[in-house]
Amino acid sequence: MSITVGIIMGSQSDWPTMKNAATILDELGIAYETKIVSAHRTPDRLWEYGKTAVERGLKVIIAGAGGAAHLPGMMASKTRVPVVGVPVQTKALSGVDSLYSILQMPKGYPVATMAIGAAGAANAGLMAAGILATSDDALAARLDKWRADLSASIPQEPTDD
Ligand SMILES: Nc1c(C(=O)O)ncn1[C@@H]1O[C@H](COP(=O)(O)O)[C@@H](O)[C@H]1O
Repeated sequence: MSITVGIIMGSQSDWPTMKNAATILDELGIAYETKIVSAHRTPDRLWEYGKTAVERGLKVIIAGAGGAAHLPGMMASKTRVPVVGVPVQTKALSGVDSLYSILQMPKGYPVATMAIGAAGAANAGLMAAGILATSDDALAARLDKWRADLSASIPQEPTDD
């Protein structure tokens, strides 16, 4: 199974958040790679990753970062592979800094920006799956089942427990 999704993050400290994207991809049988790539700390690594993304067969890049979260936008500048951005929650500003840093891209270089934190990372995995499912019927069927299973797990009425 070829790797079609790259999960990249600015720091090892982002992994507890970003592994929520990986879990979704595991559940849906999508092959992915995980890398620490920082626009600030490892700019050459970012450049190389973006430059080779198309030729390596990546179809979606999920990029998570916190604070001055320039990684997703810089990756979107370097490759036409769609970038799904995950704002990692921060202590000082609760992740609003990350959100705004990722969201407000200039025209021409979009980043599909998710919600802050773990749910946003999980949704990034689902967004990647949805993109890939447009040209993969078997994955589309798995994604439909995943969504139906989630829907079925929601109780009709609240309980006190
Ligand atoms: N926002 C970025 C970038 C970047 O955007 O290139 N590189 C690292 N970081 C962020 O710095 C935070 C603190 O990192 P450390 O925990 O390593 O100090 C992380 O959330 C990371 O994503």
